[in-house]
Amino acid sequence: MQPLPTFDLVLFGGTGDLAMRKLLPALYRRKASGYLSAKSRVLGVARSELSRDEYLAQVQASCQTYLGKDYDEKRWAEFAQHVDYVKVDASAPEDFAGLKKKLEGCDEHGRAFFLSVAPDLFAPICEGLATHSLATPNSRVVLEKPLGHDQASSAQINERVGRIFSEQQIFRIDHYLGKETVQNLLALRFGNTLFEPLWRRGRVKHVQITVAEELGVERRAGFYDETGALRDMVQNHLLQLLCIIAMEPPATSDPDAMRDEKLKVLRALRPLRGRDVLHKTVRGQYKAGAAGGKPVVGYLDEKDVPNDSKTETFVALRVDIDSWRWVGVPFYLRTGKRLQEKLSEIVVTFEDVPLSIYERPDTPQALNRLVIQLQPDESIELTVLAKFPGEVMRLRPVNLSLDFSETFKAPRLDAYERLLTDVLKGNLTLFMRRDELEAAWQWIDPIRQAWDQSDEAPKTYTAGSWGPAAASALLGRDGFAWRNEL
Ligand SMILES: NC(=O)C1=CN([C@@H]2O[C@H](COP(=O)(O)OP(=O)(O)OC[C@H]3O[C@@H](n4cnc5c(N)ncnc54)[C@H](OP(=O)(O)O)[C@@H]3O)[C@@H](O)[C@H]2O)C=CC1
Ligand SMILES: O=C1O[C@H](COP(=O)(O)O)[C@@H](O)[C@H](O)[C@H]1O
Repeated sequence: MQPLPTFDLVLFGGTGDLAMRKLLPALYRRKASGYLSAKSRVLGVARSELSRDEYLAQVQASCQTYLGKDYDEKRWAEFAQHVDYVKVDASAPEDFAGLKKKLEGCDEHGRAFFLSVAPDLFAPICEGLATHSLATPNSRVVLEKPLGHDQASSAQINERVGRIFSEQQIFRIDHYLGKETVQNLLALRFGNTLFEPLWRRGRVKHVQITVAEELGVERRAGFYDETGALRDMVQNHLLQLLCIIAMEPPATSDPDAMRDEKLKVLRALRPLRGRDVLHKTVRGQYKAGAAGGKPVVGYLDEKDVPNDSKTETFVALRVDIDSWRWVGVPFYLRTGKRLQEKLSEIVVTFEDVPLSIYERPDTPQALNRLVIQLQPDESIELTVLAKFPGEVMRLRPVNLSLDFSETFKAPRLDAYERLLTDVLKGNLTLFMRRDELEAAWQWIDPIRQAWDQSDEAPKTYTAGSWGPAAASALLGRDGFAWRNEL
């Protein structure tokens, strides 16, 4: 094991929810695994007036909460030595002088600026860094999602950030790409010959991608109500999963080889516009119900949500890909908050045998099906038909299962741990390129516009259910059902 090169990681938004829940615990873990070199530093940055000790107290409390049994006092003390805090108001250019002072004399360190702040601060921060000569040639910048709120705002941010950092220095993060099972999906598709001949129209009947959350909007209602599920989840995580399922095999493992193939998928998505949007999409909003066995309020009663909000907390849609490989194969995407359980999975259902000569159930459960589960468990399950023991030939579906945590006992990297490591190593494979991101927005924008122009409100669904009934009807019309409804 080689420690990472010495770096200064400047964490804008260092007091925020993402930094406290995910990024700082991920860095603690990197330290605990021996990856942080002695002189590397993590500088939390925000507007709050905090001393280093006050900041450390906040970080320690988060590490205790979010690392659970992985938290250890001795390891914390070792990690804490790397952590410091600087007060900077990113919208006040003169404030960057304090940061400059902290970074002075460490020009030989690699530098990564992680922007865990609202996207309207991305360009001002990069410009502040440039004005104070902090954006050195060996610096990298990490941009959190969603990058903008539509194609135009995203292009504008990319343009301004691109004047300061080259594309090779920009890491646009989508933490779903850092998840272990997403990596395994790449291994399954491009490390085996088995599925490739079947991975196409004529063989695949339909594909479902579900990212369901049991949580509601939590403390992020201000952000969420402006954003909604389409921009928060579909524009990035779900489209990225779809790209990985649908892309052609890249010729090499080079970052651009993979990003080129994902871009081709995004450009082949059949546009959804006008009436088509109303026919092929469903948006929902949760009302009061239950989560984790306890009663919970509806979205409109959440703190900081306007009581006439039309923001969607659920989206389901049918997507068509106009390529030789996929034309005619529907991809159904679904995501929502306050659903029955936390579940992220991809389900590939294959065509039936052309002629059935044995007795077998005539139900969708009896089709060959590949289920790639990302959360809560990491597993791959293949349904095949086998003979039920006995005199007669009676076939029944059985599952061949691969549970990754059972199979490989090795410790697993959390998504942010992997992606932060890749930033520090300079590996762009799991990060989105500008053209990919803009192609995704280009496909998303007309959906948003059609919803905004429609008088229809989002359909309500009870917290703790699987979303509005219309989401079942979306597949039902095509003769299919979501896996949890089979
Ligand atoms: N939270 C999550 O689960 C996820 C978040 N994201 C994205 O990550 C980013 C951060 O999200 P999140 O942590 O939830 O947001 P929060 O609102 O919790 O945190 C925002 C952070 O930015 C700081 N900040 C705000 N304004 C300024 C400013 N002018 N100058 C310097 N610092 C400032 C705040 O500190 P202070 O007020 O002290 O300045 C705080 O540290 C967003 O782009 C979000 O979309 C993406 C995926 C998941
Ligand atoms: O990016 C986001 O993702 C989380 C869900 O991530 P997961 O890794 O827990 O599945 C979601 O809650 C949040 O709203 C969104 O911004």
